[in-house]
Amino acid sequence: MTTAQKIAEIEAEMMRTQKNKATSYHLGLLKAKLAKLKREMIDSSSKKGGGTQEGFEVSKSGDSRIGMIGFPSVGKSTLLTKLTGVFSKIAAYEFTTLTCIPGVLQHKGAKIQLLDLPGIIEGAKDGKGRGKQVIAVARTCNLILIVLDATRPMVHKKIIERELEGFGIRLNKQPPQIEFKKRDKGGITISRTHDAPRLDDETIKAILREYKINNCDINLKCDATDEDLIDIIEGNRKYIPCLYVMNKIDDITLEELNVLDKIPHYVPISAFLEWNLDELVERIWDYLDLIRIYTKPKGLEPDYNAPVILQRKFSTITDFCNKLHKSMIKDFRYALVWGASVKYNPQKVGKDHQLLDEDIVQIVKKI
Ligand SMILES: Nc1nc2c(ncn2[C@@H]2O[C@H](COP(=O)(O)OP(=O)(O)OP(=O)(O)O)[C@@H](O)[C@H]2O)c(=O)[nH]1
Ligand SMILES: [K+]
Ligand SMILES: [Mg+2]
Repeated sequence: MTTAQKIAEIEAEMMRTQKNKATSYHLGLLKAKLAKLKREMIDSSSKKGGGTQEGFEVSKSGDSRIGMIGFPSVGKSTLLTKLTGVFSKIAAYEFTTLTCIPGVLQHKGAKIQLLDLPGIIEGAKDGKGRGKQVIAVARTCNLILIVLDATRPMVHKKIIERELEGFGIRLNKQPPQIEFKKRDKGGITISRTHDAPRLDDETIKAILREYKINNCDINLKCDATDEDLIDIIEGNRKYIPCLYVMNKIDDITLEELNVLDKIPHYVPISAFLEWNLDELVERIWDYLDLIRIYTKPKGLEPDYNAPVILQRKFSTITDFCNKLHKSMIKDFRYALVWGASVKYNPQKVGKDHQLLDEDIVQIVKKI
């Protein structure tokens, strides 16, 4: 039996199994088996050179990277051209785009790499078409735009989500708060610092047995599920924010548009007629969670035209220095900061100081 067949068999068994207290153990076990098989599939595809086909090796550049994922002909290339000015072939037939085409979206002084990708269809994660490579690129992005065609079935959204999930991508989700430490001996210790009624000890032990883990400490710090635990054990999950871009709204009625409006993380647009693209760019900016830091050379005005762009999660003075130049932190003495992150303007701060959007920084070096 091939890995794909084994996966299909387990998925079928999961469909047959009713979800209740008595079967949660069995379902947890099936999910663990499934996760292992999917990992095998991903590993084998990357060994066979799955990610290295021509046109897919676009190197990272700029301050952040966005990937556009969607079915064929939903308007990804049209959107790339409108947002970045880069030409990517647009046509009414499916699979017009066959490689990865990068453009640069400039906003608030940031240079954001936007990737146009071939359309994916169902079964991508199982090796159909170029889907595997497309999703491998998606794993490297800071934001995913799932581009949908408002005139086509909304089940496409679910299908794409499932494809991405199968490749270890978790959309708009934080890593589950589960502490997991493997040990050499001592058996399995389970503690709970948060209620987690959906995941009982028996299921946890079954999953661990499936992974042949006999000694470890587990602490549940959130309302975890069996899938969360598997994600933590597998360890290679990518937690990526996602916007659902509903394109071609020029082709549907207002009533239809109102129904679509209920989808979370959603932006309606018409790429072709350039409707609502400003709103899309604003939402992209919010979801990327970037901040702008202005540099101030001694005795000069800050340079407001060329901010240093940092991810909000990584925005200490050290991060700022590293973004400017690798060796900068070696000569660092202290920094002067003006702006929202300090009480006095300017204030002398050290390497660990946390910066905020639109702060002004002057680095003072050792002499
Ligand atoms: N009505 C309407 N048509 C659009 C819109 N955006 C794109 N299209 C049309 O949709 C068709 C497909 O557009 P593409 O940009 O090639 O779509 P794609 O997603 O890149 O397609 P593939 O590369 O084949 O996956 C073209 O005929 C476009 O003119 C839109 O906002 N409204
Ligand atoms: K097309
Ligand atoms: Mg295209």
